[in-house]
Amino acid sequence: MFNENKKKVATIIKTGEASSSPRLNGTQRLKECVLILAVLVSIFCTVALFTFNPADPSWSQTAWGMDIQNSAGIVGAWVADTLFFTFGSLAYPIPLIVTAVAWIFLRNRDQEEPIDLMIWGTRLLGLTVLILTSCALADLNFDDIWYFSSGGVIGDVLTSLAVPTLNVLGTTLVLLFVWGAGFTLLTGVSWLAMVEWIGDYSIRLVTALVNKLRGEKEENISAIVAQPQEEAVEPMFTSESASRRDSFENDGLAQNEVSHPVEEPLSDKEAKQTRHFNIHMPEVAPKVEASAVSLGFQADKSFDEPVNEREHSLSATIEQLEQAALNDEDLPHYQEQTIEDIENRQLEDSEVSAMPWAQESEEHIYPDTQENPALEHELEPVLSSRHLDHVVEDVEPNLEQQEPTISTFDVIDDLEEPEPHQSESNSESQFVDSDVEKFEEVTESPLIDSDLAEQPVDEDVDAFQSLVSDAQANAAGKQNPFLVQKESFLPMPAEPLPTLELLYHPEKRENFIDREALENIARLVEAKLADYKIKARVVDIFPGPVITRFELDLAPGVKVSRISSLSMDLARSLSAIAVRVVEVIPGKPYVGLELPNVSRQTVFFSDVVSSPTFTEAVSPTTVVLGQDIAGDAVIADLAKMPHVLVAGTTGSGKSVGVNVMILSMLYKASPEEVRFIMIDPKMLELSIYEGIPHLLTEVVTDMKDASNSLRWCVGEMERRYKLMSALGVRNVKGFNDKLKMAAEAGHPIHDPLWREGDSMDPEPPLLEKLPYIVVIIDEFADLMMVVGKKVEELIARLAQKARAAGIHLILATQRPSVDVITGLIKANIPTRVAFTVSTKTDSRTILDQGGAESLLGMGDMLYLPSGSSHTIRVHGAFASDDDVHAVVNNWKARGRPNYIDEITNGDQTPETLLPGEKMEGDEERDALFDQVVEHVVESRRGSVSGVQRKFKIGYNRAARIVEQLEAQGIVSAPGHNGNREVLAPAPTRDMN
Ligand SMILES: Nc1ncnc2c1ncn2[C@@H]1O[C@H](COP(=O)(O)OP(=O)(O)OP(=O)(O)O)[C@@H](O)[C@H]1O
Repeated sequence: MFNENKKKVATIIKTGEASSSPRLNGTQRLKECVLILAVLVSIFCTVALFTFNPADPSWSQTAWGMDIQNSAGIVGAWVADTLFFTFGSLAYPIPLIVTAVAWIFLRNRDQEEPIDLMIWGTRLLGLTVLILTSCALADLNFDDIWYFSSGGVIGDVLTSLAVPTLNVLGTTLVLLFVWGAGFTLLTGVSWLAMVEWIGDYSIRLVTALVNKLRGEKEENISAIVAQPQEEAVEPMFTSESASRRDSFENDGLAQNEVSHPVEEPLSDKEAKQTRHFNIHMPEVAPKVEASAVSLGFQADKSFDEPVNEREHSLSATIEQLEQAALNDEDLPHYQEQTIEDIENRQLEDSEVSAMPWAQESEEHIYPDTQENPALEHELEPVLSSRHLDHVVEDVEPNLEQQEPTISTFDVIDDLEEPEPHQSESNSESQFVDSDVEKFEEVTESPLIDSDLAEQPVDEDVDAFQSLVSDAQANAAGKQNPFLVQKESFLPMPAEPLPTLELLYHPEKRENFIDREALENIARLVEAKLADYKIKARVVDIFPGPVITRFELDLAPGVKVSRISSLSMDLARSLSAIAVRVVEVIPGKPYVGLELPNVSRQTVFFSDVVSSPTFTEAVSPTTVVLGQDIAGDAVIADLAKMPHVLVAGTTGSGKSVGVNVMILSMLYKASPEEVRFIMIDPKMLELSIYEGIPHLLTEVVTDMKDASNSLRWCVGEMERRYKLMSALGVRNVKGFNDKLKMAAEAGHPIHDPLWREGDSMDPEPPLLEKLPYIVVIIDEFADLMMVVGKKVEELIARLAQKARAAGIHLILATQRPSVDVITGLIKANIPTRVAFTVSTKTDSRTILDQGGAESLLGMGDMLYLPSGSSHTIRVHGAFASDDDVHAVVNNWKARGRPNYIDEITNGDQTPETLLPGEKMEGDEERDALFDQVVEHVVESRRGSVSGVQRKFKIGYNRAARIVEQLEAQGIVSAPGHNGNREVLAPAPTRDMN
């Protein structure tokens, strides 16, 4: 086998060498000689024909004793005579034909090149027909040359046969058309193509002439419609696919020719050029409320706030700004303040400005007294970074200056320094302005006091100064703007729930959809599918903010799975990052192909939260997901989900997705309606929410506390079930309604589960409204890894029953593997959200179907609603950290959380066990445990192999039992030689 191959290789190499040699092989030599001879013949004939003299002796003439006039001699005279006799005037092209035929037959062609007999047959036939008809036509229409008929003997014979029956015109017509057919047979050139080509060039010529006459440059009148399509699409097709693409435009044809996709005939090109696709332009999202709120707000504020106007006048010069600052009535107003005011204000300022974002949040929270937030949002990127810088640069140095000046009078002179500083700052920004004003207002008062008299120091002033210096010393320590600090004294907002001004509103976005480009892509999609022998027509196009969906009507008999399996190839051939195939579009007989847009739009949280879909939703557990492919808001009700699993690789947008869900509930629900338990093993994502009144416990970062919280939830669920059954209601909503009804009827309900001794009260307490409890676990895999099976069990228990009890779970994980998303958890959590994952297997683990591997990241998700097998593609809403901070601060200003300590502290004791729960470790105890204990204690040997032999069990089980013995303190840990010592005392024998 091997030798044979070797030989083959050698042969190939030899052939390669031979072909590269400049010498010809035997056949080639012969061929080339014949070709040379053929050229010679044709040249000879040409000379003979062009120097023909009718007086020369030849086949049809006899002449004696004359010199031969023909340049090719007597042979030339004979040849020319014969050719003229046979072909008439058509003898002239004969030498050319001879050369051409010789070239075609004798050129050095590839050995392997097959000879297509059909082609050669038609060519030969065409040549014959051409010669015969040309001769006949020449015979009819040209004058005779010398004494020969112009069509030669061939023409004579043909016309003498045809003219008696068809007459001259009829014969000419027939011959012309037969000539045309012969031409096509010989050359393969289509007359239709020729007509089109001539038409095209005529139009261009006319267009160019018209343009020239009108004196305009390069304006195409008609070609402009066809041109871009041709240019954009044509180069990407193979001629075959293009022809197939064209042919499929015709519906009827498409239906009939499913089984012969390749051999379809060309159809008319015009149909392709004029075909228009059905593009569904997205409606402009109604943002009435958002804009109304912010506009209304602006109108009010601009009135109240001269400062705002200064912000508006961004184009004003520095002098103008300075003048405006001086004229501002704030300054005298501050100067008139009393010392107490200054002191209070100083304290407040120092506390509030301790946070880098404090001023920003203040501005959000006090819309009435601070700058216009709408304008603020517009300037946000600039302001936030500058603001931070100024806090660092300006606040800290000022404090350093202030500290000594206030505590001692010697340095009072130094206080005058801020003036140049002020002018500098003024020129910098509005923010610095205000900072300096504050600075001045603090420092000026002691200055005035001290100037008034070089008198004995007033006691009040002393007291004031020591107070201020204490406060500032404290503040200086805490005031590092890079530390997250707890703020206090946030004034209560007037509105019952957070308003939209807190969120970032994007500037007006242009949503430009290029129809032509979309149509070109649609054609490209059809052509690419045709390359894979799939016949499909694009029937609808839905452009969206992130992707565009092309809906395809497949030809009968084409399986959708073929397209799905080609999704990667399609992505490659369409040069897209990923192409997702939607196999079933509910309510339509089509298949969807989702292609990413060239420029992607961000879906902002404010866009969705301000949509009527969200604002009209009544449930307090309504959560925002994002926008669908058409740009419509997608929201869901957590109470109906009732639990959701969020999974995706790192950086896919999970945390943003979870934040958006939490924020949407913060926009809908008060702490009386919804409470949160947040478990955040990563310690970063959810700790921002620390301190909002919705929290039932501090954000849990310790895994042990996390499992305690879940246990508490199970206990709470059981308690709620008992309460609900006592009231005869089926869910939390029914319970709350009944409580309300009873209270209104004047019969408030007392706790039916209360027993005497449960509390010091003489009678059972009144029942309170039950809030929904939402348990959010970010990075659920960590919890599973650390706490293990226990968590899985608790979650499964909660997931199974907690729906009616109003306890809902949001579980997020970046590890979509089966050891994290176990069958037990999956079975109990019907709603899933998948962000981008790396493999189809991961997608299947989350959604039980593929697709998530073709998502585009950055919040692009597939949402599988409960009880459905069809995923919905959603572009997740984006909420920035600033948005989250603003909403969180807004809630913090409304109230403080009332933490329940038992949630995390609940130690597991036999008394606190939940119904059906075993003590940790109990359930793992082997059935043989007691017998092994007996054996080990008696034999005083605690080795695994001993246990294995004695009880005839496998190594794993024996090792597990021995480890349990170790955990119970019966045997020691293995020593350096692997032996374990038996720690339990030997049993005392009954000697009786
Ligand atoms: N809806 C969205 N729109 C635009 N960009 C987004 C969106 N969601 C997320 N991003 C971008 O993706 C980045 C990563 O998002 P995120 O932190 O939520 O990912 P993650 O999956 O939670 O990652 P990790 O598991 O590492 O925490 C964000 O910083 C943001 O820039």
